[in-house]
Amino acid sequence: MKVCKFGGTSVASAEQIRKVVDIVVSDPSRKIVVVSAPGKRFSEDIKVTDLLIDLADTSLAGKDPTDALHNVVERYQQIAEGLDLDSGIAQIIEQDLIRRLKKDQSDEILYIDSLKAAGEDNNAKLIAAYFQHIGIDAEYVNPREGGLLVNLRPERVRALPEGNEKLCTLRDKKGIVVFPGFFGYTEDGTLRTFNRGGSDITGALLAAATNAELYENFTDVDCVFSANPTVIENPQAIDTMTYREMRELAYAGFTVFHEEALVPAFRHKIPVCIKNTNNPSAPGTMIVRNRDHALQSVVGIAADNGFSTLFVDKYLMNLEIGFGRHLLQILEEEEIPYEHTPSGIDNLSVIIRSEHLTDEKEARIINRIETELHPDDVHFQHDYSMVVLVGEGMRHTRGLAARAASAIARTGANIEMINQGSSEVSLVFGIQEKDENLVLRELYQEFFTEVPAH
Ligand SMILES: Nc1ncnc2c1ncn2[C@@H]1O[C@H](COP(=O)(O)OP(=O)(O)O)[C@@H](O)[C@H]1O
Ligand SMILES: N[C@@H](CC(=O)OP(=O)(O)O)C(=O)O
Repeated sequence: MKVCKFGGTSVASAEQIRKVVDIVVSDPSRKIVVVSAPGKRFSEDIKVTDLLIDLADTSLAGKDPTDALHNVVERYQQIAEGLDLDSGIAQIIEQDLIRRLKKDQSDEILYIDSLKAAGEDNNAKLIAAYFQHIGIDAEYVNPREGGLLVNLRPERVRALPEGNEKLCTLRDKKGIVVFPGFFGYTEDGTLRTFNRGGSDITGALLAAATNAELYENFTDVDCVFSANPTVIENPQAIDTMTYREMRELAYAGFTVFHEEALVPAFRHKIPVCIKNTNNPSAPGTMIVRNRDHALQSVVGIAADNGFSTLFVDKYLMNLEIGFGRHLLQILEEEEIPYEHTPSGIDNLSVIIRSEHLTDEKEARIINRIETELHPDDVHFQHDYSMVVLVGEGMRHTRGLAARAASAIARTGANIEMINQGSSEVSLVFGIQEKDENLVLRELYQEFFTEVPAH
């Protein structure tokens, strides 16, 4: 039995949904189908999830939501018409959205979550209705009835294993199960969404709970490429990679698969295949436990921006017991997660995703460090990118860091930070954001462009 997840671009229009149905019925083992909200139909298009966030914000601001509501309903109406479904379905969706708009606004995050989730929820209902319309036995399953349990706020949303027993029974359903991605329910019935792109997580959770033979993740590219195809022209395809490699690359900008979706697949040893809805016969990329890394030391290079550095310098820092713990505790009390902590004997940098910082938080942190830790220097710096080389074989390859550093030097960019994770599956370079694409292209050239034999 396979679990298949279809991303936003795969369910963005009636034409795309017809492809989804063809793919599902072409393999009887494709039993559980997880769907996203309608995504972009063309590059300037707006995802339904973004339209829903706009709708929630409009309502929270006390403004008239009529236009924002119309924008969402219109998308579903077009899809329903294109699939020859009863036009009443768009009215049902409109009623559902109006019901959500009237909900309690006292917790803004939960209010927005409820509206955001309407994208996947209504799309799953619509797609199940289309399966039935063309005579295929299929059923919409709501995550609450299905057993997708999540933890309570204010903790970061994550699935709870207590739901797994119920989720496992999805295997026994007679027809095809159409399950909305992106959200689950707490024990007391409160809806919470995962982070953006979180339908990948739903698919992985269902594949793990039902012990599927394969988790197929359908998107709009033939495979995972060794570098972002929007920056590098015709990058090499990756046919097989490990969970660890995908996790590192997903973290650093390979948006094709959500980093949090690897955990359930990895823990339950479910192989993952990334495939293209627009070209389903292409083999795709397999993500598995082990691969023969002798064949290739670097499997991919990712780059992501939006990082800041907290730099702290103090003479004899290395002799001061508890300095690092105290510094990180200040960040913890400001509810800031951190990414890397490269250090020297007298200084420590903490790399943070800038989205977690505000001017007020930065001022408070600097003030506390100055008064509690008495540094010689403390400041924030912004606009950094992390470029990450990833590969299981890297730890067995000598001179790789030197090759990467020389390639970066050739671009004229300055390396602000180097961090080799203790697992040695990745090598991270901190550079200025403005140099990101230049550095990515040079590194790609260095590690993936064949040097002609002499
Ligand atoms: N290394 C990579 N390999 C493949 N796709 C990548 C890579 N890095 C970034 N992407 C982007 O990920 C996109 C697919 O992910 P996403 O937009 O989340 O799709 P979906 O709507 O199917 O969930 C691709 O269109 C591509 O632009
Ligand atoms: N629709 C949600 C969740 C998701 O997974 O979407 P997609 O499959 O389009 O990445 C989002 O836009 O974040």
